[in-house]
Amino acid sequence: MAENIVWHQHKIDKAERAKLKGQKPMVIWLTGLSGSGKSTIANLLEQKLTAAGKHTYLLDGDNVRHGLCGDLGFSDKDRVENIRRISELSKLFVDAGLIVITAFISPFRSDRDFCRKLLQAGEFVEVFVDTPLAECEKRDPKGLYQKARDGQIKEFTGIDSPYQKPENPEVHLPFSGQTAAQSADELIASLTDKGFL
Ligand SMILES: Nc1ncnc2c1ncn2[C@@H]1O[C@H](COP(=O)(O)OS(=O)(=O)O)[C@@H](OP(=O)(O)O)[C@H]1O
Ligand SMILES: Nc1ncnc2c1ncn2[C@@H]1O[C@H](COP(=O)(O)OP(=O)(O)O)[C@@H](O)[C@H]1O
Repeated sequence: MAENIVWHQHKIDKAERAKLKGQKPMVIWLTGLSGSGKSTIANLLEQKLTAAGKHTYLLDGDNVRHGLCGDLGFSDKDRVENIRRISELSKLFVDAGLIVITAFISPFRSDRDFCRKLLQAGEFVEVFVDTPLAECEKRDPKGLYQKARDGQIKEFTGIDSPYQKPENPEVHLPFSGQTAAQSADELIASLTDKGFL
């Protein structure tokens, strides 16, 4: 823990930056198994929000693990640290006035709740991309499930590493054969209905 650190209150704050952008800053936190569609839906969501004049930033598991979290693996401990860093980063981006979209497996409830608690009420929107393991495994877009089944990847989520489903997400996207575009539309409609957008 750092000592002798004093918080600086800046003259320009989140409310002022949000006003300038004409939007409500928040984190739209997509969680779900690998292959559930988080990245695909997050990209579609970001395109739609950008077209509507919103200023967004998409944080994606694979990309962040190339840089900020490049030193982390997939043990429980490393996943906790991964989500802790993403949560702190998301909070800074929300402070900058952005609508942050995140696409991490984020398998542990307590880590997602950590991010929720870092933010103010209404700023954390949990979206459960609820695609069953069998469907994710059928899609297997990166061939990782096959590798996990073959024992080439250890601690793979859903196979030999746990995924704790959200109990009360702001938005639930169960898979019932719809396309990714339909899921993105459903998400936007739900965010609008619930007053987040
Ligand atoms: N062991 C294991 N378990 C799960 N996922 C694995 C693993 N090894 C590599 N990958 C790839 O890493 C992506 C998940 O990274 P995340 O940062 O989202 O994971 S976590 O939130 O820290 O659990 C995940 O990307 P997505 O498929 O986009 O979810 C995988 O491509
Ligand atoms: N309804 C759907 N929603 C999202 N992705 C879908 C859907 N149907 C098929 N897919 C495909 O499933 C794969 C999901 O991969 P991805 O978006 O990378 O998931 P994740 O980020 O959760 O690992 C993509 O290849 C996508 O085209």
